[in-house]
Amino acid sequence: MAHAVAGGATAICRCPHDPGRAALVSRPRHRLQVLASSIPTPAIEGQGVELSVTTRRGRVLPVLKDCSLRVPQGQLWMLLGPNGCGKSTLLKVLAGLLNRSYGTVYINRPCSYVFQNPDHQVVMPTVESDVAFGLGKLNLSLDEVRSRVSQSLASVGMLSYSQRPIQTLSGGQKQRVAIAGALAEASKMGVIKAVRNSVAAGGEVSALWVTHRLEELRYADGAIYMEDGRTIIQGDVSTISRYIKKKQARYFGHFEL
Ligand SMILES: Nc1ncnc2c1ncn2[C@@H]1O[C@H](COP(=O)(O)OP(=O)(O)OP(=O)(O)O)[C@@H](O)[C@H]1O
Repeated sequence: MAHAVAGGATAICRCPHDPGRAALVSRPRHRLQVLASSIPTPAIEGQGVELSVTTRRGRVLPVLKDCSLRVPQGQLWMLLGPNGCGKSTLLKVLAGLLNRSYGTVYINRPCSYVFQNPDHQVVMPTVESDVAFGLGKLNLSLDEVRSRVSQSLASVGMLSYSQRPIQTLSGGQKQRVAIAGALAEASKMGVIKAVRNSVAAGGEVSALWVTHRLEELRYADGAIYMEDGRTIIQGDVSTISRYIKKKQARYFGHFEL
């Protein structure tokens, strides 16, 4: 289940429209330590992040080679790039689920992650108990727990499934339950608004959303494009959109006879 606490949270969630994707959502709680320019204040920041893994055969494989990004507070940013370029790995590093080899990461804590495989995410027997699971550490009243669970389930269209055993759900439904869990933990309405509207209400919620879908860019304040373990370009949506379309055009043009 996701790891987040009340009062301020960071959550990583899979994009509900694209089951293979994940997103990082953060809600500020502590004053952020800012690396460079402090305007606008970053909610999520990575500088020169590298990560290598050692394969079973003992080969050291660089997965993240040089990743830098900055998501301003109160904004939704998208992380895009080809399959296997390192998007999920970068998110896991930002969430503290993987240790980077080099570089610096600043991010609001605490943090929550929705796994790519929903079977790794849901841990309790019923939908309702699973979504409530992560709230146990928050010292909430029973009414508050119930309210958060219903709101987050409603937000992902799963309220009518509250009492259903998890194992009877489809993969997509499990994913929605996993996202509801992260939403319930992260805040009452703020993150729900962030997920629904892609923009945080009152500048409190920030999100980094991993996707392959260019059409989702319209919900974003900005985007970062990655390739082969590196962040290549970060900027406003139209710039990144143009950049990706140009790349695609070049790629397809390559095959034109
Ligand atoms: N523990 C590991 N051992 C070996 N290779 C790994 C490991 N973790 C990640 N990789 C490799 O690193 C690359 C990046 O993986 P990652 O899942 O971050 O990519 P991605 O951009 O999210 O891909 P996709 O869009 O296809 O989901 C892939 O080639 C993956 O196989």
